[in-house]
Amino acid sequence: MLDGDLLGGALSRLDEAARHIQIDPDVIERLKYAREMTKVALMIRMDDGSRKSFLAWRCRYDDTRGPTKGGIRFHPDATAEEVETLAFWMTMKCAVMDLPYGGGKGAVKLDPRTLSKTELERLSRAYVQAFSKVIGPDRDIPAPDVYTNAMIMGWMADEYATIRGEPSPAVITGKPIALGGSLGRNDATARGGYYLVDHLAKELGLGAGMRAVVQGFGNAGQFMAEMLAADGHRIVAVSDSRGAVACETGLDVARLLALKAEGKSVADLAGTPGVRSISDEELIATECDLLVPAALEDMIHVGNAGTVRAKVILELANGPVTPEADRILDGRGVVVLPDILANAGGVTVSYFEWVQNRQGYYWTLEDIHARLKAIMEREGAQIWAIAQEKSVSPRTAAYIHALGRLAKAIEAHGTQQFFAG
Ligand SMILES: NC(=O)C1=CN([C@@H]2O[C@H](COP(=O)(O)OP(=O)(O)OC[C@H]3O[C@@H](n4cnc5c(N)ncnc54)[C@H](OP(=O)(O)O)[C@@H]3O)[C@@H](O)[C@H]2O)C=CC1
Ligand SMILES: O=C(O)CCC(=O)C(=O)O
Repeated sequence: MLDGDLLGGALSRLDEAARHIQIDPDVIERLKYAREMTKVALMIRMDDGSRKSFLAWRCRYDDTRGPTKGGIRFHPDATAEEVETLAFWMTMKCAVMDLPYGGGKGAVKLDPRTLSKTELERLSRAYVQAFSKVIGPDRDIPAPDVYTNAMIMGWMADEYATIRGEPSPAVITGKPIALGGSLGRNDATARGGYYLVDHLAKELGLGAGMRAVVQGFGNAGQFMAEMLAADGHRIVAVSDSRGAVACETGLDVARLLALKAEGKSVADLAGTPGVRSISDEELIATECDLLVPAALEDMIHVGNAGTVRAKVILELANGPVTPEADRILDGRGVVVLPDILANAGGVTVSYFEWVQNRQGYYWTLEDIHARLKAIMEREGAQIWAIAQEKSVSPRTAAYIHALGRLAKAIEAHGTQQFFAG
């Protein structure tokens, strides 16, 4: 992390929120430590017969409000600290949305694009073999995150069923529809963020014909760009890991999606009429109504926060704005809709998937959208109201909101269990 350590920065938000409410300091202290962190080396056979091992983690951060829930990331820069931080954010996110879950997260340290499809399947199965006693439909429920997808969740669900000797679809969400996945999970992260912005548009000073910038063009970023463009907003800049492009009159989102589907970069659109290549820092500094970080952590930091010329930042990524950058943005009047609310559409539809798997009855897409919209609007409005009432940022308000629910659950469990020993 550019502005300090990632976990320390994340936990500092707890202290900030606690300054504005009456809360037992033991609750804050308890939320500063993960309940369980498991690290293994996964050894798989490569297609050429050689063997390779990859570091892998699963963190169950806090299960006070229910089984732990959170995605699995495949990324070459994954670290134990990052996994723990992401699991902490999941704890707060599930509490913000009032889902009956705690927070968890997992990762494998690798670039999945360097593996063949069969190697990737063996790796995904090895992950479940290694963590088969950690995960479970009532214990810890994984889902997709960066560089993982429905296909990988399908292999993982299949491996878990093989180990248990029976299908157990509720162990993992974000599965292919054919294996008990939910309608609407694919675009849920972006859709939740979209519903939130739409609901708070008046308060945020946003309206028709917005200029939007999207950083990261994967699951979250692509669907967000598509929804914004479909509603008549202009996507004036986008990026992925290989570059960024801008177009004053609005990028052709269909062409960007087609490039990504062919395994190319958004940067490959540069040179077509009106489209120019820009740097990552130019993208952050692009004048716009809505800036949507949808890539990785720490993208807006002390070094570039002062260049942001957006009215509103919608954090579809987890942790894209450092605490120091938050202070700079706040001072400049940029409103940040925080990750633990803004990107919670994903885990919310994962929850719907888990519910449908358990009841064996499946909802229509209209049901999913209506339920997601209702929850995003309900929690978004409550957090906005807390922010106004206490004169705090939406992020601090979201932490206050989550802490209230977590504190109640901790208290209801009985403090002797939590603080014994
Ligand atoms: N998927 C989900 O359900 C949820 C995801 N999130 C969060 O959203 C964020 C994105 O996740 P998701 O869309 O699923 O992941 P994907 O793997 O689908 O996409 C990640 C995107 O980020 C891009 N990227 C990586 N590094 C950079 C960089 N340095 N600069 C610009 N772009 C970069 C990738 O580029 P390239 O295409 O070139 O590889 C890719 O387009 C993460 O923070 C994740 O934790 C949050 C809630 C739910
Ligand atoms: O869908 C889920 O369960 C979790 C998604 C996730 O990892 C996240 O919200 O960061």
